[in-house]
Amino acid sequence: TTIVGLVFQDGIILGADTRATEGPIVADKNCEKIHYMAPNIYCCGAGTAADTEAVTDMVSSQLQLHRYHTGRESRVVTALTLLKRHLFNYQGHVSAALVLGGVDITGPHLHTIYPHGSTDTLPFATMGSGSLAAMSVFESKYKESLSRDEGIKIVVEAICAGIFNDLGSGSNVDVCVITKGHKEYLRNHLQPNPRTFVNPKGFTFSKKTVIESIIKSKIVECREQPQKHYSWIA
Ligand SMILES: C#CCCCC(=O)N[C@@H](Cc1ccccc1)C(=O)N[C@@H](CC(C)C)B(O)O
Repeated sequence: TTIVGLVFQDGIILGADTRATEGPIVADKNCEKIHYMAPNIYCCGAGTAADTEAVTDMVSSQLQLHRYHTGRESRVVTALTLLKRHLFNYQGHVSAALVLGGVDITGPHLHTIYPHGSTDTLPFATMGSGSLAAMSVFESKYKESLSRDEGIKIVVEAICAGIFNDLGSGSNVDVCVITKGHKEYLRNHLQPNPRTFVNPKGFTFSKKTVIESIIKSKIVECREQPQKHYSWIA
């Protein structure tokens, strides 16, 4: 996985690749790693798919109940605290490495949460097996007060760095832009690995190549009786 987040002039932008693996096998070529937490909060997940899905779903539900109770929009720090307490309680056995981002009444917020429950507050962040490739892009291109388009461009470049350099990452780029009172979830914003056209009629090789390969092959009849060699055949 390659997941990223950055703070730009109007809020937060999150990004993720869409590959799920099981060892050397690609289990899912287009899975979703940017999870809804609240109308103004989203969370990218890396690690065990089941754990990232379950922990974000659980906290999303807790936030909704809390919104009913308070009658107010959820704060990013509330999601952060609920997530880190749960992960710390399980001492790292819940393998969820998260990039949490959102905009609330106190402004834009971006955090990382590690499986053991430690958290960081950052202007830009990357997680997952492709995080080093992605961080190389951020360290060389990030600056304060990026515009929406500049921010999206850097997020896409960072995710693509993971897609093309990390075997644990691949396929497409999902993006989520969160500003005050508005969010855009751009599913498959970029598809840099299209499946090449497969001919429904099957492959067509030129007759020349097929005939040549037949002519070149030499089939020799086995004159001796097979029994002579395989005495154990009854
Ligand atoms: C679909 C499906 C099966 C997914 C299995 C599954 O969790 N794969 C993991 C890698 C892993 C982890 C622990 C045990 C085995 C395999 C995976 O692809 N994680 C990616 C993120 C999740 C959300 C898709 B990424 O971090 O690479």
